[in-house]
Amino acid sequence: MTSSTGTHPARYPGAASQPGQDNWQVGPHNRWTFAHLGEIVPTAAITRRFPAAPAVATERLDALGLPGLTQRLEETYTDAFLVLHGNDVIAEYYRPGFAPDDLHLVMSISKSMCGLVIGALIDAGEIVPSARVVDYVPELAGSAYDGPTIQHVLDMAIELNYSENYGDPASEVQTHDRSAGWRTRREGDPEDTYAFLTTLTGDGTVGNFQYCSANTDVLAWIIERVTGLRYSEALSKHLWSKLDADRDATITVDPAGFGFANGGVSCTARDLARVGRLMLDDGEGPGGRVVSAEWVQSILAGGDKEAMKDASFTTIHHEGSYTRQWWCTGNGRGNITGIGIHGQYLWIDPPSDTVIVKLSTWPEPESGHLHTLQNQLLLDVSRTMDHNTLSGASTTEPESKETAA
Ligand SMILES: NCCCCCC(=O)NCCCCCC(=O)O
Repeated sequence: MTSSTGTHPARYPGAASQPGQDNWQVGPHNRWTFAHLGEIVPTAAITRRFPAAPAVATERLDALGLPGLTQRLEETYTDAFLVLHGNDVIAEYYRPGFAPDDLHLVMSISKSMCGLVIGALIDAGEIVPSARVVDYVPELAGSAYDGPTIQHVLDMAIELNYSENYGDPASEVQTHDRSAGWRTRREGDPEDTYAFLTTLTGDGTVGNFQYCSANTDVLAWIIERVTGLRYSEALSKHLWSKLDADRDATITVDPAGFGFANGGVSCTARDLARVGRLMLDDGEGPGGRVVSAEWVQSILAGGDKEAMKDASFTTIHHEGSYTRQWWCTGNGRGNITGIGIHGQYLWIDPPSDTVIVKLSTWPEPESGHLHTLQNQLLLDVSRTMDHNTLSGASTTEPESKETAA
């Protein structure tokens, strides 16, 4: 798909060139930029309430009957916590200064959303999982993506020269961030995410799990190529518009306007829970089907455990795996989850028909201690839901061989 602005979708229909910092104020760009200014100049909200959020916590946790829960939420830096049982929100917590309708960055839970859009396009026959990445994006010829298939990318089963060390300025994940506008650019950095992705190298090995944020942006590039839409628009068309969401979500964009698919989505806790609900409803949202039941079932069934033997996830979930941009615990409850650094979780508990959202601001991106506490909390809440009759849903007694430590 090409447009008059080159090989990438234009920011608005009919654009002869992309609006940028030096031409956004004049026509014809201003027809679009004056209504999308946040994509060009950082904007701040002028909130309709003042103060914008309550100075005390918004807390409704009694239904869970878990002693010490508030303290456990506080010690794991929780901003928002929500339990959706069936279609009923039966418990919620928002820290002081964070309102229930505030958007929160979900980091790599964004990846699980991208996986659903790919699933929708595979179901529609527009993407073939066994096809090669370069069949869709020839610009990636000669890179680490020259050879692997869509399924390899979905399952993070490609060995790449990409360090996901968030704290290392020399790591590829930081160069990736700089190319995407998340950090100050350095001389020689690729001009945008597309250009960055073409620089990645590997030795051609596929089959072993390597967590790599770049994979998701490659998927988003494929989505753009197949749909002709910007990634933000495709995410709206194939997912967000079908959730009956309370609020629009946002996604950060790079200088080319490309949405940061691997980590850039912000949304409310309640709307994130709607993504989880969709998974428990076999891919059907209130506004229409997103993915087939088979797509959801293949995630619930888990991925290749052998492929991720040495990952940090398996220190907590010994039978863990990763497939289609979701983490699969392999535990007795069949929990699957989206995970974002700094403590974001979208946790699905099929036995009790429950979704648990936890949005946090851990001081550091990763913490073995906080991951352990948080997974234990999610499991404890899940088990509590086996006996919860508040929303009238009946639950089954699962095997209880799951462990969080
Ligand atoms: N640099 C842009 C955003 C990158 C977001 C990365 C992220 O959220 N990663 C999640 C890693 C989860 C690891 C879980 C585990 O090992 O147990």
